[in-house]
Amino acid sequence: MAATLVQRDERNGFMALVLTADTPRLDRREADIKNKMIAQQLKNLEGLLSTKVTSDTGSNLEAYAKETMDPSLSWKDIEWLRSITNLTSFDQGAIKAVEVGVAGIIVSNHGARQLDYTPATISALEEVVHAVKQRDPILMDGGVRRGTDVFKALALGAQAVLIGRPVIHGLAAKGEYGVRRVIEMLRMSLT
Ligand SMILES: Cc1cc2nc3c(=O)[nH]c(=O)nc-3n(C[C@H](O)[C@H](O)[C@H](O)COP(=O)(O)O)c2cc1C
Repeated sequence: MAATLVQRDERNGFMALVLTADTPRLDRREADIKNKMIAQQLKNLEGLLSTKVTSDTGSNLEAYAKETMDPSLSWKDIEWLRSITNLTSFDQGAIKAVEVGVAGIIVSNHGARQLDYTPATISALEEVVHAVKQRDPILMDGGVRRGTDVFKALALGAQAVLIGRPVIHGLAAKGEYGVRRVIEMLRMSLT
C-alpha cells in the first residue's frame, strides 16, 4: 500500500515525502474514549485500507490505529522507502534518519497531542541542530502562533517552520481568505 501511495504522489507531481515516526502506537486518549471518537471514512484512501474498524469499549480511533499502524517500523523501512522513489524525503522526529539518507528533519512532537509531558519542540530544536551539524535542513513545527515564534525557531537554527492548527482554524473560520490572513498576520509580526 505504501508503494502505491508513493507512486501516486510521483504521478501527481509532488516533490517530497514526509515520513512521520511519531505515533507507532496511539496514546490512551481519554477524551476520545469518552466521546467514542469515530475514524472518518477517508475518500482518498478508498479501496486501499479499511477505516471501518469499530470498538464497543471506547475510542474507534484507537481501534483503527491498532489495526492499521505497524509498531515494528524501523530504519530499514526508510532505506526501503528511498529505494522505491527519487522523491526527496523528510523524516519527522529522528536524528539517526540522517545516517539512513533522509534529505531533512522536521522537529515535531505531533502537536503535543500524543504524550503528556512531551518537551516543546522549540526546547528540543537546538540540540537537534547541533547533532545534525548542518548536514541536512531542519524544519520545526508545534506551537508556532506568532511571528516571534518563527523568529525564535530560525534563530535556533531551523531553516523553516511548519504551521498546523492556526491555518486549519483560519480555514474553518473564513475559508481560503482565513488561511491567507493567518499567514499575513504571522508575516506582519515579523516585519
Ligand atoms: C487534529 C490533529 C491531528 C494530527 N494528526 C497527525 C497525524 O496523524 N500524523 C502526524 O504526523 N501528525 C499529526 N498531527 C500533528 C501535525 O502534523 C503537526 O505536527 C502539528 O499540528 C503542528 O503543530 P501546530 O498545530 O501547533 O502548528 C496532528 C495535529 C492535529 C492538530
